Amino acid sequence: MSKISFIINPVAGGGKAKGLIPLIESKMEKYEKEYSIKLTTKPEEAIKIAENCVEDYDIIVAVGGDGTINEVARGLVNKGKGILGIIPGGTGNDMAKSLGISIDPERALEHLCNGKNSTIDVGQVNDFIFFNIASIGFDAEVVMNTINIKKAIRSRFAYGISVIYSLFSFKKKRIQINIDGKFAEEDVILVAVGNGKYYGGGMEILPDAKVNDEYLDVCIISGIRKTKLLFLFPSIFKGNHIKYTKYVKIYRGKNIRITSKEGLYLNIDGEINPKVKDIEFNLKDKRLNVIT
Ligand SMILES: Nc1ncnc2c1ncn2[C@@H]1O[C@H](COP(=O)(O)OP(=O)(O)OP(=O)(O)O)[C@@H](O)[C@H]1O
Repeated sequence: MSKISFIINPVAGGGKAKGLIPLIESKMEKYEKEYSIKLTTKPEEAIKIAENCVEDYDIIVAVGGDGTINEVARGLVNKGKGILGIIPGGTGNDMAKSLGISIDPERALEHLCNGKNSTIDVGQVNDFIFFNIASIGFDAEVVMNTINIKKAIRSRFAYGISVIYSLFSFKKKRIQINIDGKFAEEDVILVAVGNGKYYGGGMEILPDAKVNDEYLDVCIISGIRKTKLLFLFPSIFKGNHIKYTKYVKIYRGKNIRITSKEGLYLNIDGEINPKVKDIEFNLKDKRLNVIT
C-alpha cells in the first residue's frame, strides 16, 4: 500500500491550505492510509522536505497553491523519484486546473486515494524548472504590481486595481524570439510559454496545451492598442482570445529563446523572478509522475 506524505504551506491561500488538516486526517483514516503531515516554515523549504520524503514515501502531496506545487515537484525532479499529489489550497490553483484536478479539496483528496498516476512534461526556463506556465510582459507586470499594491493596501480588489494600473504604466517590449529556429522581432504585450493551459487565477492563456505532449505551447500577444487590450483581456478567461488572430498567435515548440535589450520580469508558475535579458525555454529529459 502506498505511503503518503503531505507538505502543507501554512500561508498559502491566506491560511486555506493549513485549514485542510482536519479534512486530510479524516480522509486518510477513512481509507486507512499510512501518512504524515509536514508544514513549511519558510519559502523554498518544501523542496528540501520533498527531497527527504521521497526516501520513505511513495506519494508526496503539495497542499497549497502553484508556488508550493512547483517547490514540491522540484524536490521530486531533483531526486528523480516519487509521485506528486496535489490538494489545491492556494488562491489561484492554476496548476491543478491545468492538470484537470478538482479545485474542491475534498474531491481532490478522494481522487488522490483512488486516482491513477500519469507522467507530465517538465519545463526549464534559464536555471529554473516549471511545470505549468512561464511568461514575460504585461501579465508578469500585473503580478509584480499586485504584490506592491498589496503592500500598500490590503484589498481583495488588489488584482483588479493592478490590471488597470498596469494598463496605464505598461510599455510594449521589443523582443527577438526564436521558436525552434524560426526567428521574429516584435513589440509584444506578452509571451506565455507552457505545458498547462491556465495561469493568473483561471485565465486559459494556452487553450490547446497538453501537459504530456512533449511540446511547449507559446502564446504571443502583440500589435494591439491598450484600449483594445482592455476588451481582449477578459476573453482570455475562456480561451477565446485565440480567435483574435490579428493580435494573438499560438505556436508549439521545444526550444524557445527570447532576447530583449531591456530586462524583463519572468513569471514562473505564478512567482515573479528578477529581470533578465536572455531567456531560454526547453523541456527537460526527465518527466514527472503525478496523480491526475
Ligand atoms: N511557511 C511559509 N511562510 C512564508 N512563505 C512560505 C511558507 N511556505 C512557503 N512559502 C511561500 O509561499 C509562497 C506562496 O505559496 P503558494 O503559491 O502555494 O500560495 P498562494 O500564492 O496562496 O497560491 P496561488 O499561487 O495558487 O495563487 C511561495 O512562494 C512559497 O515559497
